Amino acid sequence: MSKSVEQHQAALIAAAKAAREKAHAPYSRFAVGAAVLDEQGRIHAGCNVENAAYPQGWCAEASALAAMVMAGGKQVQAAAVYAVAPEAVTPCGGCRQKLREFAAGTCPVWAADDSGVRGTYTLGGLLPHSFGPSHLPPSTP
Ligand SMILES: O=c1ccn([C@H]2C[C@H](O)[C@@H](CO)O2)c(=O)[nH]1
Ligand SMILES: [Zn+2]
Repeated sequence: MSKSVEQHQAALIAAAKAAREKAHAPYSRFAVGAAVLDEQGRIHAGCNVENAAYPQGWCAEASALAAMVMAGGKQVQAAAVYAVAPEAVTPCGGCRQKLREFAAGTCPVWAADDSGVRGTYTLGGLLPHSFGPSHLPPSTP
């Protein structure tokens, strides 16, 4: 029997927490770590990477997804975001869409901080009625 997705929660959050330590966030000083669980049960993590040209920075979730793609991961089974803020930090709108490329609407998204799990969501709850590949016309070879 393989582990249920929920059984990966602690490891996913630990990976997101460790990734947050790598954040390059000298402008906002808001360090974020993210981790995704792929279809093989592997965890890929990333941090936010800011830039002096502010709009060129990117989010922790984007880093984690890039790591997954580079490792050959195809599907996100669960995601975790780790940040320290007055309220639970969920992925920004752009990252919800980025996650949606690789995850089902039922995919759990956990927000965590130093006190533990602060929020449990699904991607479909965070991004309802989303745009996806099925909206595109069939591609011609
Ligand atoms: O879910 C989130 C929210 C924000 N950020 C980053 C973007 C920017 O570097 C900083 C402040 O918005 O936090 C993330 O990485 N993930
Ligand atoms: Zn984002």
